[in-house]
Amino acid sequence: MAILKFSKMHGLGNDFMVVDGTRQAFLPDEQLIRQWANRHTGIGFDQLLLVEPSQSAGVDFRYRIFNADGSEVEQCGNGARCFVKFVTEQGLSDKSEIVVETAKGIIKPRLNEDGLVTVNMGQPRFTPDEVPFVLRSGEEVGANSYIVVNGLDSAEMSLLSMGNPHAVMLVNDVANAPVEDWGTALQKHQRFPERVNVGFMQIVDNQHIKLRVFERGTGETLACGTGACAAVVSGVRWGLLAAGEAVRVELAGGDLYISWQEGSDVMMTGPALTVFTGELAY
Ligand SMILES: N[C@@H](CCC[C@H](N)C(=O)O)C(=O)O
Repeated sequence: MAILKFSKMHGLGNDFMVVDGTRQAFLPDEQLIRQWANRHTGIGFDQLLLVEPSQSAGVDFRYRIFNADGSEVEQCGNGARCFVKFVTEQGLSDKSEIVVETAKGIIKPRLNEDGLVTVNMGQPRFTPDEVPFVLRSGEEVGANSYIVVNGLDSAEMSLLSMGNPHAVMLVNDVANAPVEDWGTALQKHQRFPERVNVGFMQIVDNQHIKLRVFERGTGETLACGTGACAAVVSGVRWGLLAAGEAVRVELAGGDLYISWQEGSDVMMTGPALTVFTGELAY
């Protein structure tokens, strides 16, 4: 039997089991992650985050992310904020800004003096190889793409990658958006072979949106960091949100502030908290 030390953390209610893989051996296992993610019979979390040493020069850590269904994914924004808090609290680093390698590039989370965390999330991508989306001949993935959802109505959505794939739709009233139905339908849609995170965005004004996200491999969460970045990038490209200004993204779990303009990196600021630390025998 092995013992695994972990921290339970959250960023606006998007919750994580965080494991230090630099000082203890841990081989991620899909079945175990599903079991531990269960909110009734396990620890309960949306994602498991694994901190590993990096082999790359100038990079402090490697950051791996697993959804509650056990699938390994490329990026997690709320997790990135918890990551910098975790390595600080665990004494793994005394830097206020750390350089972290993910499956899709480098991100730089910085712990601010007020306790919030700002993350340089890198540039959004819009090309089909970055947004796993099946095109019909003659179609292009740009700021807007038009698709038909099986068995439901058609929808116009922005398709982009923040390292992980996102589809963002505009709605008039996010409280009554078909998050579960459309989120579930798009996971199985033939146009998204690697599934997709689905965002429903209501514009309040050009520096304030309301957002709900149905996450791939997890379902609707209280907040999604990369989903918030994807929504603001989409809103700026549509000319509905202020370019280069901090946009307030109101999520069920609280607020994130995101800024972006064409050609720049996406910056995200928000909280990260530890709930408890524990040990698990498995
Ligand atoms: N909650 C996250 C995103 C986690 C990964 C996502 N479900 C995926 O499958 O890509 C965030 O805060 O960004």
